[in-house]
Amino acid sequence: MNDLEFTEEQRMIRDMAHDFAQREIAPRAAAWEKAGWIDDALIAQMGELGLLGMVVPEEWGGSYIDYVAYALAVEEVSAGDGALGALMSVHNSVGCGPLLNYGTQAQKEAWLPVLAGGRAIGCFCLTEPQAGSEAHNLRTRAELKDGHWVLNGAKQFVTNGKRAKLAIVFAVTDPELGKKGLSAFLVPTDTPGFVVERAEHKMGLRASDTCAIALDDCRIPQENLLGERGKGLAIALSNLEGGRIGIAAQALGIARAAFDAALRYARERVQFGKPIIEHQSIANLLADMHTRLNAARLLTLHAARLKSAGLPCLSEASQAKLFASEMAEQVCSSAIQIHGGYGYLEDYPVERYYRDARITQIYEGTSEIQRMLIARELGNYGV
Ligand SMILES: CC(C)(COP(=O)(O)OP(=O)(O)OC[C@H]1O[C@@H](n2cnc3c(N)ncnc32)[C@H](O)[C@@H]1OP(=O)(O)O)[C@@H](O)C(=O)NCCC(=O)NCCSC(=O)CCS(=O)O
Repeated sequence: MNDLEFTEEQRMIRDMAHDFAQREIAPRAAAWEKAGWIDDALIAQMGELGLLGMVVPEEWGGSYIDYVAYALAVEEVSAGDGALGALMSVHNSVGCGPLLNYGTQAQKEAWLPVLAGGRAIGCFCLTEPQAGSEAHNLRTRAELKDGHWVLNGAKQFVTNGKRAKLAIVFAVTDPELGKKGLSAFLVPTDTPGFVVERAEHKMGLRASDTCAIALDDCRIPQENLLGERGKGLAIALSNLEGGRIGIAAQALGIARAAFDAALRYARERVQFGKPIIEHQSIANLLADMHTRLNAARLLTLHAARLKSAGLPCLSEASQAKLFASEMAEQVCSSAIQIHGGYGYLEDYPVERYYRDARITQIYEGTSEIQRMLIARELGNYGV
């Protein structure tokens, strides 16, 4: 992408994240996948570099510049390892975001500096076994008893569930009010009754922990209500907007790693007496991959620019996630094709990229939900 369109600060962040990802992350990604865990020391290093406080302003210990710098950094980290990209995106957007946007002064003081510095990781507990796309259909209950909220229920597909020290939990406080009866809570994960039941075995992003969590008489102080009682759904959905920009950037990063590997391979691999990049069918495949990647980046950066300006970007964030995630599967598949039989082996990273990319069409809102949101906004679109 042409450097002219970025500020000096944005370029600095991108280049720092690129160097860090290529030096410290990419060489270890395959080992982390096998271990099912990313080194704690690496997470601490990311915190020191400011990569875990990218939506949090400096006054709260963060490194916020704008959402463009954030998207560029998520792309770079994800090009090093998609699993780490998931940890980073979820922690920043939906771990720190709700607290920053809805927290009281005391809540922010207690948590934002540690989260932004990477000394605590955040997770987002919205989804339940029966409530995925239908986000408001929650069964987890929060009842006020003796000055405490007592939470009971089950949460599903929680990224960072095992690693997190703080969970943003959504629960029903006022069942008679339907969608307006949901509220958000800050739950330190060492609270008795916050139980990580299991880390799921997944197709990809295996170094990122995705957990099922039980809330079993989990008792938190009354002041841990986040935002207004009854505003839980709005808190969840408004933060998913920024979350989707992060997932678009993650998809971009994984796809770019696949493209770079395919391009290198196509230059080196000789068939019929010449490097395969000189065969038109392979060159055309690479041209399409490159074009789709750049189109996805433009959509992602456009949504990021709107978000940075404080403008509504629900449709644009959905367009970025929809296009980037579907592009990522196509690009990773083409990267395998270019590698031929070798692309199907674990010895080459492209099979991991393909597996890692798939989830970006599902989590933080499936492609079907993104299309629904984009179509909904067309009702307000002047023609
Ligand atoms: C399918 C849905 C889009 C349906 O949404 P609803 O119709 O039920 O909700 P709305 O009436 O549109 O909105 C309710 C409420 O929220 C406010 N809102 C909504 N979006 C925004 C926004 N972008 N900014 C600000 N406010 C917003 C809206 O104004 C309403 O507020 P009031 O009632 O008027 O005060 C929805 O259910 C949906 O998006 N579903 C997908 C859910 C999803 O993405 N789930 C994934 C969760 S995370 C995950 O996958 C785990 C991985 S991880 O660990 O991150």
